[in-house]
Amino acid sequence: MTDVETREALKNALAEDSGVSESPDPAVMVIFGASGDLTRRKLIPALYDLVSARRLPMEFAVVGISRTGMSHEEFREKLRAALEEQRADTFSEPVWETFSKGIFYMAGDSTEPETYRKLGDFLGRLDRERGTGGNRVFYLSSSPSLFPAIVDRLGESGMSEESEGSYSRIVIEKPFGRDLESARELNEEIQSGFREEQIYRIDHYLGKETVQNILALRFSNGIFEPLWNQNYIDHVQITVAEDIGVGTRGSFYEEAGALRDIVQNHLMQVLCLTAMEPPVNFDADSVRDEKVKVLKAVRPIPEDEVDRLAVRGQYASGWIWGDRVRGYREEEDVADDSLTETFVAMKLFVDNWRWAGVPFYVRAGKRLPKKATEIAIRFKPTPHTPFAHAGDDGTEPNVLVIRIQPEEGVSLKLGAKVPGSKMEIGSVNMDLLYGSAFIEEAPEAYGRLLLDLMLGDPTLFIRADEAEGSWKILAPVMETWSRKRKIPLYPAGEWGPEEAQKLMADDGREWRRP
Ligand SMILES: NC(=O)C1=CN([C@@H]2O[C@H](COP(=O)(O)OP(=O)(O)OC[C@H]3O[C@@H](n4cnc5c(N)ncnc54)[C@H](OP(=O)(O)O)[C@@H]3O)[C@@H](O)[C@H]2O)C=CC1
Ligand SMILES: O=C1O[C@H](COP(=O)(O)O)[C@@H](O)[C@H](O)[C@H]1O
Repeated sequence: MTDVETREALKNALAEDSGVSESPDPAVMVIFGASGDLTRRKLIPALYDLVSARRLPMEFAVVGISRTGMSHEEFREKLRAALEEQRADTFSEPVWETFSKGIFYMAGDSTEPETYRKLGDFLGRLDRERGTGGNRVFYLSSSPSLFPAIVDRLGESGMSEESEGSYSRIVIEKPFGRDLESARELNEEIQSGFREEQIYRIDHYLGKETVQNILALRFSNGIFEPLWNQNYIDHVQITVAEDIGVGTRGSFYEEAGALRDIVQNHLMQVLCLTAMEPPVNFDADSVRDEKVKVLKAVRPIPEDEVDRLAVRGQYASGWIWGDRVRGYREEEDVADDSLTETFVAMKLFVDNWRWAGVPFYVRAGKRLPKKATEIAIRFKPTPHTPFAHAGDDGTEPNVLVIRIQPEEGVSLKLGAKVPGSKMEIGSVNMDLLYGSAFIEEAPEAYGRLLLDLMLGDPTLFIRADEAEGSWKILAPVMETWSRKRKIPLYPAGEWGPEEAQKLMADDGREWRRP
């Protein structure tokens, strides 16, 4: 057998063994920002899991780049220590042994052309000696301010070019710009070196099984779609709540705030999947076209309506799970007089045939009472209740809750007869828990996305017009808030400032307690 035939046979054997039919071609993933938090906490563990599940070819390699001086061995040791801590019970020496042989490190400044000259030589060597086949993924996991320089250097050095039979792809981490203008500039910058098919803008929420399940639930069950519109739905609530504070990411968060960190990306993506029309196919353009239509239909918020339709807040000290925690302004690398929002709530409308008049109340925040991401679809009440003769019979509108995390699942609030001699109605939940419904392990979000990326499937990545569409919706809100000299506070451990409750109360509604 020739070398190529041996590799092909091995690849097929691995694919058969792991029960999957598709395995990516050999490739090298270059990570810019290799000594950083995301590489250590998310990217390397995700790749390790893929190796462990035998979903990556033997020849797969990682080249980490950052300025810190380290040898290949020191880099591997650093990653191993983090992985062992994270995967205390499941860490496997043989898996690490296989994976780490393909991990390399290059110290260099990613703004300097010299770094790319050295990188080019090194990648050529890996192609020859490891068989990475000329396929490259450039993962931009450094500060967003470096993205334009890295993209330029990759273009200048010819690394964005694809030769016959090999690919070159670029992954851009969030936040994708900091407003509409910078997102447009960044798109132009990247598109001057890479074709859109080579660009993968990542939002890890799209890699979550339960986020994808929004589509599965809606479009694989005939019973929901007929009800999924303004005839039957009173309103929708989307919550992305976290109990953690900003931790060690104070300086990043000071620049971002909850609107840029969560609402522009994760939350708007969840809204799109909830509101979109059925795509013709589950291919990248069909799905993304439908999401873009939703973004275009979101009613613009005029600046003089921002105070009525959007609320922001910042956590003060308070209690979380019985522990006293400090306020945002006392966090590391946060200004004493910071006006950065750690909480956002908004009322949005999707002005199209399906959703006319249905409010979408969305909220996201840190230091809320618990971690909970969910979509709650509240249906209209029954037109008439025949059980009301004894006064209030307890009938409540149905609510369908899609729990993205934790306790991933779906529950439907139904009315049922309370046992006894009276016709009294009580609310009960019909629950589906994913954990118990399937025996298969749900892959981690980053693992799923990295695999799709290497297989060349951009369906779960953001297209240029999606990123821009989302910023466009938020532009007047950001503009108005940037002029404010005060921010409402909320004690850590509460559901945001009072203004958030008022946003709902003014409409005679209230937020669900996840
Ligand atoms: N951390 C997280 O949970 C998440 C992060 N993200 C995004 O991922 C990206 C990375 O975040 P994170 O890992 O937290 O950031 P870190 O600040 O932890 O890491 C930044 C990395 O960039 C490197 N770097 C900085 N300047 C240069 C330079 N001139 N040349 C080469 N390397 C450089 C640093 O290494 P050195 O100093 O050695 O050069 C370091 O490895 C960001 O875009 C962030 O918004 C997105 C979602 C979640
Ligand atoms: O992108 C981000 O997401 C995390 C929340 O992610 P999750 O998967 O734990 O829900 C958030 O904490 C962080 O601030 C933000 O940058």
